[in-house]
Amino acid sequence: MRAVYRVAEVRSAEERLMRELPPGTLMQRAAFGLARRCALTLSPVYGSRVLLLVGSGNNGGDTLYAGALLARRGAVVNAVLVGSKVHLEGLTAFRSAGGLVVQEVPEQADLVVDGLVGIGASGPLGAAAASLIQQLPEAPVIAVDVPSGVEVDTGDVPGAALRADVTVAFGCLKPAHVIGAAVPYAGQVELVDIGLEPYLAGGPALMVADAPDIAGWWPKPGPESDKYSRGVVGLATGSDAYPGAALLSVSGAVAGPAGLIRYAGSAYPLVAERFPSSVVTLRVADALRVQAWVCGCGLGTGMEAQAELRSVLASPVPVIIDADAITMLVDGTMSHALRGRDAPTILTPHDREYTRLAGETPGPDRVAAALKLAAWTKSVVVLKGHRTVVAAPNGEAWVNPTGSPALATGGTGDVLAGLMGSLLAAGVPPVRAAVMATYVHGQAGREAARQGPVTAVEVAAALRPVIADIQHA
Ligand SMILES: NC(=O)C1=CN([C@@H]2O[C@H](COP(=O)(O)OP(=O)(O)OC[C@H]3O[C@@H](n4cnc5c(N)ncnc54)[C@H](O)[C@@H]3O)[C@@H](O)[C@H]2O)[C@@H](O)CC1
Repeated sequence: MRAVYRVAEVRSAEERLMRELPPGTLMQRAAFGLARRCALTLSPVYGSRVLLLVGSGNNGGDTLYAGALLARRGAVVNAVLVGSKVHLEGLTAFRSAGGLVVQEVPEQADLVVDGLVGIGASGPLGAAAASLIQQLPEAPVIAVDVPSGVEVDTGDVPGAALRADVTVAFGCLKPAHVIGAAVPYAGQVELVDIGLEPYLAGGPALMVADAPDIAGWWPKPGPESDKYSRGVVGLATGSDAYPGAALLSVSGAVAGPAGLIRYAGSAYPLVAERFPSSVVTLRVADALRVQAWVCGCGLGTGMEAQAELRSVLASPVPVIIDADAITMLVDGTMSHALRGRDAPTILTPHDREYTRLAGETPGPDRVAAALKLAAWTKSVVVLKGHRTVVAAPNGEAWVNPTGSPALATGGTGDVLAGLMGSLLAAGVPPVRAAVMATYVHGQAGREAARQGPVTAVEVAAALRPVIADIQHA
């Protein structure tokens, strides 16, 4: 897993570290890592043409020192300086290595290095920088620390920004590398160790899970396991109007680790036919014991649906509130029932559902938005999107790295809710269940998209091979 830190934390860690090092050491480490990555793209360095975009701060300084290293290895390195000042020592080193400062953007380059702004950026890119990035030659772009033009702490892109193929991140990941509209601007993010990690004392803003985490956390049945000890998941989903939602949620649940599925709802004949291993009833009240409930996918919002949601909220087990059940929570009595629960609850809103529930849009800071709703509802919030955020009332937040635009299609959320419910029923703690389900679901979306256009049925079908791949990697 990877930890992601906000600018304030990075800055104070850098200050602490710099106090223990000779002046300039940290920038030299950063520049060396950057130059090495540039060399990899250029290979060979000798005779290649490199264009540096140099802003007025330390980000520009890193870039000039890296340019000097490349120039010493025989690259033709030109620098365009933007802003009222420049990192003077960096510029001296660059010039004495044979680097050239140019006024006009060259027509050709083998590599563009974006050192306009790093973590010191504030607001949208200034006019000179914004105009410069429109004039660049066709070439791979390596961004220094963060792509220029993004809000580092939120991943928002408030104006013009430069799209990088690779971002060389110094010391640690920052939110713009993993969340928001900034993610495609960052391209492939590669970390350069500058010795910062032991000094990051204030705790991460976010965590990102990886495949070995998911494999390690996945519940595995042992010789003593039986269907009940593996967990029983209940699904109160689907309706006469949306029977497909019942099938999709159950198809997500059957890919998970639970030992038994109980379905409660009007689609029960269909579910029994398609999933003969499930146990079906018409109502939540008639279902026997479960270890977790999934409620809401295609459930509707009428009187019957409300009664089912009330039954689920009253149960003493972990609950996932999805889709129509989120809409029903807007009713004050329901949200009261939610806040009165002792057992864990997971809410899975997309942006419109978030807005209905919170009374405001998530806005550009999706992590802050998810954390706010989590604190207010005392629930784990899964704020769905291109990079889904999982946030807990205690301030813990995760971002899912496997999202795919392929998942932006009807019914994929039902599959996700079913899988998450199965993990919860198997005893996985709520935040982890949400992180695991979104990771696997995102990967399944990507796999399904390899075969062409994707529906939720293909995503559900891809879950099992994806889980097997992760476990056996
Ligand atoms: N602090 C440290 O110890 C280290 C910092 N490093 C580098 O330093 C960077 C941070 O440096 P700085 O704090 O000097 O800040 P930056 O270089 O990121 O940006 C600050 C400069 O950019 C200008 N600027 C701010 N917002 C702008 C906008 N929207 N459009 C155009 N120009 C804008 C400001 O006038 C200022 O001169 C990091 O991202 C990293 O690249 C690395 O050298 C590693 C060590």
